[in-house]
Amino acid sequence: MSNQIRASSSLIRRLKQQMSNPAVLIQTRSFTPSEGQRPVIVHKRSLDILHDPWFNKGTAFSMTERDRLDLRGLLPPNVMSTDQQIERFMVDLKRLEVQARDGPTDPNALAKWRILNRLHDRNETMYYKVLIANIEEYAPIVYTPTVGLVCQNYSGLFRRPRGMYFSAEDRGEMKSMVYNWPAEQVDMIVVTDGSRILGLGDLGVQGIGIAVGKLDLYVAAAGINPQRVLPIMIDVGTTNEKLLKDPLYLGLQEHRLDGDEYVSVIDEFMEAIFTRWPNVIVQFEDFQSKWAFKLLQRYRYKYRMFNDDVQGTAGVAVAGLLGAVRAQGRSMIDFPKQKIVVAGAGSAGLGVLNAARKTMARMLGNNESAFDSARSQFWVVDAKGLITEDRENIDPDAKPFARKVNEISRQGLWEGASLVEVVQQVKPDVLLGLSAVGGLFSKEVLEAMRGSTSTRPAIFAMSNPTNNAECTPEEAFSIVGDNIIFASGSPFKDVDLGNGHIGHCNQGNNMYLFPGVGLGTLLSGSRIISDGMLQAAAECLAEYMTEEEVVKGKIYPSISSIRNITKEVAAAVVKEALEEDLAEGYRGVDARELQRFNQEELLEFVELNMWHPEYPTLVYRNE
Ligand SMILES: NC(=O)c1ccc[n+]([C@@H]2O[C@H](COP(=O)([O-])OP(=O)(O)OC[C@H]3O[C@@H](n4cnc5c(N)ncnc54)[C@H](O)[C@@H]3O)[C@@H](O)[C@H]2O)c1
Ligand SMILES: O=C(O)C[C@H](O)C(=O)O
Ligand SMILES: [Mg+2]
Repeated sequence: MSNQIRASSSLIRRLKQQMSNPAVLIQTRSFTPSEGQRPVIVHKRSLDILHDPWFNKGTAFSMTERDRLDLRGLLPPNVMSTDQQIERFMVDLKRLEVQARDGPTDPNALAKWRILNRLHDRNETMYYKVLIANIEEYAPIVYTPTVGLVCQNYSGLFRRPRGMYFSAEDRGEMKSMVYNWPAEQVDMIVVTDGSRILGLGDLGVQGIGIAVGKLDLYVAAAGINPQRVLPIMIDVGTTNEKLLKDPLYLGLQEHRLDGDEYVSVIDEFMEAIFTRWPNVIVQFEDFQSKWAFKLLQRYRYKYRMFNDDVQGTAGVAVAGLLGAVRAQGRSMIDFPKQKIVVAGAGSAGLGVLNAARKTMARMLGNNESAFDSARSQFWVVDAKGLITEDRENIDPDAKPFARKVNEISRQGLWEGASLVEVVQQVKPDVLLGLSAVGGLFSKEVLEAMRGSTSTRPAIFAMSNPTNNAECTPEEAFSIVGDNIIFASGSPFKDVDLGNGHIGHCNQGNNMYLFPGVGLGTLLSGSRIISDGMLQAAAECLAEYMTEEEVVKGKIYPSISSIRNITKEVAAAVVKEALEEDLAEGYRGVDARELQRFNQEELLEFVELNMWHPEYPTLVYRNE
């Protein structure tokens, strides 16, 4: 045995003795901390730490470490122990064995999402190249409907954080922590408080997935530079009892803030964001209806913001409703004659009702009496049935659509009449659902739609995700008839009607508007997003479809042309901002120059400002 080996074996013996003697062990610990306990000097901060597999502790970074290392806001707020982290990982790993299904969609959807997400983490250019080239196939994975499933399973799927988390615990700190985000410039923020994610209810911090999915479309459809987008979650607690009890939940396990306390958090957040990035555009997404309208009114003339569920959905629905009129072989100007039954009076339903009524009123002369008479074209049914002026504690936002009691009694209806009763009596041209109730358009309701006085009844089952659609296209075509116009919020396949005929399934989703609204606002340099700009976006979408297409029942474009339609919508928004004298220009192009562009030049200007996923040449300089 060599001396060296003999020396090391005696060293091991001594160490073993020390380990078995607690007194020695304590002494050893207090004087020479073992490698694992000694602080490690790092020369990195912020995202660089989270992206370094050696230093990263993920959700286990303590609050003080988060503050010391500029990590505050870059992780979900709940600090996890190592055991909890491992448990969360194992739960997720085991879940892979169970097929994740979201109704009649792809059983491998979640597995595809994981693969795409990993690509997103390691190579953004390649990720967006793949997404843009295969948008028809992968939009349903990174966006609706799979994004709903992702949000539901987010605590398990969480790997690398994406975006920022502001929580009720960060009150008083937001103006400083916003600087933890590494990008100097941010053009587009999508923010949610997780209170109403698609039709899935309150998912708390897990709602960040929807902000990530919407921004994927901003990059893929609108060509916003991915380095300048920021998904944000404002975690003010949750009402979801399951999440409140789940030890692996990543958000604040507290009851959701409400009232003035809630508003003060959102106020502080908005101030912080616009202090650092005065030119950013903020899209509010999936805030429960209770706050959606109030926050929109509070901020829309102060900040560059809009609410996608209220305003984006409204524009998409109006474009579809106009398409349905054209599909009947009539001119759009006949829209004010349509009888429309809307099921759902939340942020989306009321947004659509307000915009559709305004559109009708404009066509009827744009005066008070036109606005008043447009009201009588709508019947609104919510969870309590038909809304009339007899409704107790009526939601003030729904009040303008409450039917007069004498008027509806002449129609054989009453306060609280059921959806099927309303459809039977009204015989509407259009039945539009934004109720979040899957299957609400039951066999009876669809059979009642057969009595529609329209030559081509339209059914819009707009609730998301797939399982929440009010009906499927198969049900609608088979029960109401081959001639109908059908649209759904989540993607469904076209229906084979036999004899070589296809029942076209349109996707009536705000994805056709919000990317263009954001891009158009950015490029116009408008300080606010006016009703006129949103209306221009909706009209552009309505006019995008050719006569030939609408007659075939195609009232929305195919998602494969989303980049082109977004460009057109953005140009329409810029044009309207110029007309309303809101435009201030973008980068080197001021409003006067924008004003001089003809339509072709305007489209070229938009195109030139869209980001394309190409690798740049990189050069290293040691400065
Ligand atoms: N396709 C799109 O682009 C799009 C856009 C926005 C929202 N949505 C979907 O719309 C749905 C609703 O969103 P929201 O923010 O308005 O939600 P919400 O919860 O605020 O509103 C739902 C409304 O439906 C009503 N309702 C519930 N049960 C009903 C029933 N049995 N009959 C009739 N009405 C009933 C409720 O009373 C309420 O008025 C969600 O599923 C969301 O995903 C789709
Ligand atoms: O997210 C979508 O697919 C549409 C809409 O914003 C919704 O809330 O359902
Ligand atoms: Mg939404």
